[in-house]
Amino acid sequence: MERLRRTMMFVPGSNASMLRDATLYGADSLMFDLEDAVSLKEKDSARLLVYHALRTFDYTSVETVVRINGLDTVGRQDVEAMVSAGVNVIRLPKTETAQDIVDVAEVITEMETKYGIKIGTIKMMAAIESAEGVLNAREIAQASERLIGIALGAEDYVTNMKTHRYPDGQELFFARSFILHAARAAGIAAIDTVYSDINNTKGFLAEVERIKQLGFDGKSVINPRQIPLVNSVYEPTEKEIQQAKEVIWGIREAQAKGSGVISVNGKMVDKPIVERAERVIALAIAAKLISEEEV
Ligand SMILES: CC(=O)SCCNC(=O)CCNC(=O)[C@H](O)C(C)(C)COP(=O)(O)OP(=O)(O)OC[C@H]1O[C@@H](n2cnc3c(N)ncnc32)[C@H](O)[C@@H]1OP(=O)(O)O
Ligand SMILES: O=C([O-])CC(=O)C(=O)O
Ligand SMILES: [Mg+2]
Repeated sequence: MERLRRTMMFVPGSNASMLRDATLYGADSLMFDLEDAVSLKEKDSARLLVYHALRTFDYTSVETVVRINGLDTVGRQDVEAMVSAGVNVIRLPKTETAQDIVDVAEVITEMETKYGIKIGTIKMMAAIESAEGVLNAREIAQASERLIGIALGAEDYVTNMKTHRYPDGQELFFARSFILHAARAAGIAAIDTVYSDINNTKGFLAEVERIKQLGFDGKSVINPRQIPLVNSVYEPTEKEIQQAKEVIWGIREAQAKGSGVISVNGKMVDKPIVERAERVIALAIAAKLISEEEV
């Protein structure tokens, strides 16, 4: 089954206790940050800390991601340390072009070879955080076999666009839509950006509803309190689960008889509807509303 990424939580790479406890909160992925949450003075110590955390703590229940610095600064050292520590995914921030991804993918290949890791094991994500990046999102999303997803980085993006974030999110509509299309065309995940006002539950929930409606797989979060809120929005209703089960059971029966299309409760069911039903079931299992054996 496809990995769910409802919540990808940023954890500052310079904070040892946060690194230690980060698995407790139930995020689908943890994104240890070596970039903007870490001051220039702490770049080396944070890299060392995240390296040791990955080698020491048990992160097997989550996907581990590290947000590296660009190759124009200390990115190469970041890639070497994280590949050798066995991270799952390297996230490149501020991706402007497909070439940025190709360049980092090459360094990953070099390091996988150096550390005896099978080439292609370490995956990548691209964060898109500027007008140039958005306009190149289609090529970026197709730049490497390693890519598992692209994400919007809206704080940098709105700065580049000479605006700021508004409650209704209109300023992000084009970037979100374009990034989503680029991701879907490439068959990879689309992850929405962080919401910095951690005490504004109402505003946060409205934003999660909006990005779920558009089609995002999930959202980057910055605080554990945001995790159950995202999950509550992505949790299917009882009615949706029942319908999804009927679709899956119905199509199984039809396939056994050699047919690809059936009708369930008077509605036609074919491949795209089955695909949506499978996602509802995956979300219901993740939310512990049903068990795998039930379907
Ligand atoms: C624009 C960008 O680049 S965004 C990405 C970079 N930014 C980040 O990574 C910031 C991540 N978030 C944080 O550092 C913090 O949530 C802050 C600074 C925003 C707020 O911190 P706090 O005021 O301590 O939050 P809060 O009181 O809700 O914390 C509750 C608990 O969760 C822990 N916690 C908070 N945020 C995180 C996190 N992101 N990862 C892991 N643990 C966390 C705290 O350590 C605290 O643990 P404790 O109860 O054992 O002491
Ligand atoms: O990627 C994110 O959501 C956080 C970030 O760096 C930004 O918004 O600029
Ligand atoms: Mg940013």
